[in-house]
Amino acid sequence: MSANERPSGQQQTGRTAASATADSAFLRACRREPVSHTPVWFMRQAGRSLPEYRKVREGIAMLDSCTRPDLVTEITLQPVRRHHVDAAIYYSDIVVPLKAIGLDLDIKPGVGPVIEAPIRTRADLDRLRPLDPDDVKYVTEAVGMLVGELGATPLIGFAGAPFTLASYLVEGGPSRNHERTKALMYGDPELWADLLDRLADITAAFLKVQIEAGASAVQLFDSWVGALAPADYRAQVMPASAKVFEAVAGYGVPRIHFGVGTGELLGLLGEAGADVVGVDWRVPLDEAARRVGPGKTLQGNLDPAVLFAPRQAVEAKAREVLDAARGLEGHIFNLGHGVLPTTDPDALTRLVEYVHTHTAR
Ligand SMILES: Cc1c2[nH]c(c1CCC(=O)O)Cc1[nH]c(c(CCC(=O)O)c1C)Cc1[nH]c(c(CCC(=O)O)c1C)Cc1[nH]c(c(C)c1CCC(=O)O)C2
Repeated sequence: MSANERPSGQQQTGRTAASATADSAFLRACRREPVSHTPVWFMRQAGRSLPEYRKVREGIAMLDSCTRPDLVTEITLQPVRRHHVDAAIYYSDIVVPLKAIGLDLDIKPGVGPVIEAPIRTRADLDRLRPLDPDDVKYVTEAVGMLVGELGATPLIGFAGAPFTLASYLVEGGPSRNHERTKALMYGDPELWADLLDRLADITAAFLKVQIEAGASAVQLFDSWVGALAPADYRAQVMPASAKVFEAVAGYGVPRIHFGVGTGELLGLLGEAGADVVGVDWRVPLDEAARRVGPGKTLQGNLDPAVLFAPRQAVEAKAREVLDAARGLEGHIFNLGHGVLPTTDPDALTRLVEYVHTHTAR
C-alpha cells in the first residue's frame, strides 16, 4: 500500500494517526528499521514546478504567503496529493525566522533572499534578537492544521543552518564565492562565533516551534557550507550547527542535515548531531556511507537535472541510486538538491512510482 492509499487524517483518531505516522516508511527509514518500500520525498517539492502552486501564489509575495496558515497548508499538501511522496515538507523559507525577528529582508523572484542592511559589525549583531514563539504564531497554527490533514504522512519541519543564514546576512543576498562571509570568519573569529551562536539560538527556537506543533522530523539546510574546507568547518561552523541539533535532541524526532557540494564534509555533517545525512549527486551513496560511518541513514541523491532527460534515462539513473543504496542501514530517496523550477511535474510523479515499485518488499 502506498502512502496515498492510506486512510486520511480525517478518518482516523489522533492517536491512531500518530502511531501510523510513527510507523511510516519515512520515519522507519530515519530510524534504520526495515521498510515496506524506500520512502521518497523531494527538496523543494512544493513550489514553482507545480501549476497549482503558481495559481495560489498569484499576486501574493513569497514571504507574505509564508505567514498565512491556509496558504501554507494548501501549498505543503499539493505535492503530497500529486506525487504521493512519503513525507511533506513545511512550506516556508530559511529566512522566515529572520524576518520574524524584524530584519528588513525580502525574497526577490529569480534571485533569492535580499537583506536591506547586511550584518557585518558587532553593532549589527544587536539586530539579531532571540526568536519568541509568539513571533511565528502562524507556524504553530499551520503545522497543527497540516498534521490533521496529513494523516499517516509525516511532516518535516526545517530551518536554515547558521552558516547558510550568515552568508545571506553578511553578503546581503545570494553569493557565489561567499567572500564577505569568509572575510568575517577569518578576519574576526570572535565576532563570527558570536554571529553564528545567535543564529544557532534563533534556528533552534524555530525548529522547536515546528516540533512542538507536531512536525515529525526536522531538516537543517546548510546549503552553501560545501564552500568550506573541513578544518574550517569543524573549527568555525560545526559548533553552532551542533548546538542546534543538541537543542532539539530531547524531542526524539529524527534530525536531517543537508548541504550541497559537501563530499569532503559528510563525516562532519553526521558528527554535528544528525540522524540522517543528506548527500548531493557528486558522491555515490555507497561511498557516502563509508565517509559518514555507521549508525546514520542517508538521504539522496539523484541529480535534479536528470529529470530533464527522457523517462528511460531518469529510471536508469534512479536505479543507479537504488543500487548504490542497497547495503545502507537506512535510505530515503531524494534529489541531491531541490527540484528545479522548470521540472516537468509528471516526471516527479513517475519517479516516485518507480522507486516505490522497484523497492517494494
Ligand atoms: C538556500 C535556501 C533558500 N530557501 C531554502 C533554502 C535551502 C534549500 C536549498 O538549498 O535550496 C529552503 C526552502 N525554501 C522553500 C522551501 C519549501 C519547501 C519545499 O522544499 O518544498 C524550502 C525548504 C520555498 C521557496 N523559497 C523560494 C521559493 C520561490 C519563490 C517563489 O515562488 O516566488 C520557494 C517556493 C525562494 C528562495 N529562497 C531561497 C532561494 C535560493 C530561493 C529561490 C529564489 C528564486 O529562484 O526565485 C533561499
